[in-house]
Amino acid sequence: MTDSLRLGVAGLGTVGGGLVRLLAAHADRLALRTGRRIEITAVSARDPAKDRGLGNALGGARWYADAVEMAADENVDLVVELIGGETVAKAAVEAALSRGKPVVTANKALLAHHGVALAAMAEKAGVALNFEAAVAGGIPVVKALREGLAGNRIEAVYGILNGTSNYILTSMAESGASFEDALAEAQKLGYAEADPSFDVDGVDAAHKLALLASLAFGAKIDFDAVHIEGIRRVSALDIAFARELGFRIKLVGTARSTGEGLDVRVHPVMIAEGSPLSHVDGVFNGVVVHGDFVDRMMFEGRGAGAGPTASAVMADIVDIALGVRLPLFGVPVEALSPARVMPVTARQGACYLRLSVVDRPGVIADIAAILRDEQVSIESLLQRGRAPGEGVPVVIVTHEVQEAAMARAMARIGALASVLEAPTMIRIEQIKRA
Ligand SMILES: NC(=O)C1=CN([C@@H]2O[C@H](COP(=O)(O)OP(=O)(O)OC[C@H]3O[C@@H](n4cnc5c(N)ncnc54)[C@H](O)[C@@H]3O)[C@@H](O)[C@H]2O)C=CC1
Ligand SMILES: N[C@@H](CC=O)C(=O)O
Ligand code: NA
Repeated sequence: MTDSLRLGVAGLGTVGGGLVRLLAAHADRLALRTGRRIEITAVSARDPAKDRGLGNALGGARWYADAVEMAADENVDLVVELIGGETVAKAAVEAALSRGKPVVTANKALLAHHGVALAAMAEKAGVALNFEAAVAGGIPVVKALREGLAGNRIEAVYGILNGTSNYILTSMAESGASFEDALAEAQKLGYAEADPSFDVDGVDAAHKLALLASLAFGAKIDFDAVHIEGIRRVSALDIAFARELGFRIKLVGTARSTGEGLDVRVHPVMIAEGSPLSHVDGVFNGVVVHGDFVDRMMFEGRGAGAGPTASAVMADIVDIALGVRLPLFGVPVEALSPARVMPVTARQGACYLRLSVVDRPGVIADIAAILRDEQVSIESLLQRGRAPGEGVPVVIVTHEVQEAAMARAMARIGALASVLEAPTMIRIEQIKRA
């Protein structure tokens, strides 16, 4: 063994705690692999007195209330940022990079908004800024895109990228849990973001998707141009209808290269039962990549939680211990191209539409007339129950339709007096077997 690699760990919550435990369990194995003793010499978190159940694992690590000060400690060679958010975390990462120290972070929010600027800082300093844990938790998908698939032109990357929302959708479908109970359970298990609206509103998946798109296409992604919808409007009724129609509902992020720009969007989708992502359940994530030479491949694994995330953080630390340094997005910052993110209105595809309508003659004819006017062709229509004068659900599955036409039809249908709630629309996507 030649030397040690001294870590400063900022943030000792779910992921930070997982990292401390992993290092305690595998320090010898990691030393053999890297030829260096990886040790934690400094930590920063809010409450020094809190019992985190880490026993003596932190040994004599120096405690800092301020993560920026910790980054400046001369006994810290590498800063591991596991705080989250874009304020203190950003300052700590910048403090490390500006002192020529490499950084490992799990913070997708930070990188989706400031990744290009931070990558430029890391390049200037000649150090690594690694983020495997930020995308799809334990799945080594950043490494796959940056290294394993480097010989390909990537055509598309898509998948289930948020463990919390997948856990909620699976619990609602499998055990009939309510949205609220399933979310509370995901929080208890350490899967959710500090602000869980990031999970359920699709923002966290979009952060990860933007990073995947930058890696896959060597492009700068304007995060604000990404279409984002979450799972709040997916009801137990939609899940039941989906099952009846042979579909599963998943929150999917898609990034596809087209002749007109990049199609980058996050929203719930209905996918056929038995198709590759349909059985990626619970906290698991699934990522499908299409490369021009490798063809399709799919990665699956736990997308959140202490152990899987710590596993990804440690993989990044090992790379740094071994002297591996690659540009954040696979190519140097100056080679990143500006990308046109296409509006979701450019989509063309089938849709599921659920309406709550007054049960009286002529209502379906009014709806069908609007769909006809807007050139939306119906593949099938289901009406359930009989409740004259009251609301009953009607489900329409369309053939391929222009998204803009669908939006116009929904606005007109929603305005009918006989339609009692805003229509629910879920896009139907075909996901081919890898
Ligand atoms: N929980 C998970 O499964 C995953 C989380 N991540 C990311 O990892 C990061 C950390 O997430 P969690 O561990 O879940 O969060 P957490 O909320 O469990 O832990 C955050 C830690 O940061 C500390 N902290 C807060 N403000 C601080 C400050 N000003 N200075 C120093 N420490 C401060 C807190 O005391 C806490 O120890 C986030 O960026 C998150 O998005 C990424 C992948 C999976
Ligand atoms: N909140 C995130 C954590 C991992 O990135 C998720 O649920 O996927
Ligand atoms: Na990962």
